[in-house]
Amino acid sequence: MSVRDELLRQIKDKAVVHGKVILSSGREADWYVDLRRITLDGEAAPLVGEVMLDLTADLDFDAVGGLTLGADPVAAAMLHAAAARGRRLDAFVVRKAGKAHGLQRRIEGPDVAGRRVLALEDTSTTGGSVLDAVAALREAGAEVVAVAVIVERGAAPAIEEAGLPYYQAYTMSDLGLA
Ligand SMILES: O=P(O)(O)OC[C@H]1O[C@H](OP(=O)(O)OP(=O)(O)O)[C@H](O)[C@@H]1O
Ligand SMILES: O=C(O)c1cc(=O)[nH]c(=O)[nH]1
Repeated sequence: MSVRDELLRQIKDKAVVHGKVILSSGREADWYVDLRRITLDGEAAPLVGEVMLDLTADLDFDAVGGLTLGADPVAAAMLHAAAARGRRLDAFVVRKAGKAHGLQRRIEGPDVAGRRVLALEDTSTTGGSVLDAVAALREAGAEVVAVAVIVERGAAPAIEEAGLPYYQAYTMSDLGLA
């Protein structure tokens, strides 16, 4: 089985939850993909790094990350998978809000100013979270080359409207949920 197929099998097995749930946007849904159960799973997380690097192989970027928390372990998985391939890839974390103490940075990690970066999500429904990260990255002087997610669940129109290429490892139909 390919790495992509194996990760899909694990997402279906470990992350899809059926039942009424309130989403980040305030909308109600009757299923949820809890990708933290994948990106923080010792067996599945390394596959995430491989699949996301393969997905975005045609892009030119040298740092990855997005709005905490969902994007964080995706970025770390890509960093480690890239290192194993002999490629230097930095990661960053975009805070939901700036903090008032310490260095008061909203984007943590190596500086992104002047760099080509990839904005990540574990899953994107309205695109609100990832587009918040994109705005913060641009404010910090980064060039956002694209958005990439593990599972797309509705954000494509918003991300395309924002003029960004949108890379999706899996869609709802891959999960049998469309
Ligand atoms: O496309 P959107 O409508 O913005 O929804 C998707 C967001 O919702 C989830 O995060 P959540 O807001 O639950 O926060 P968390 O990552 O801190 O758990 C998910 O990890 C995405 O970041
Ligand atoms: O829209 C969301 O908040 C959301 C949907 C989903 O399936 N998984 C998730 O972590 N967040």
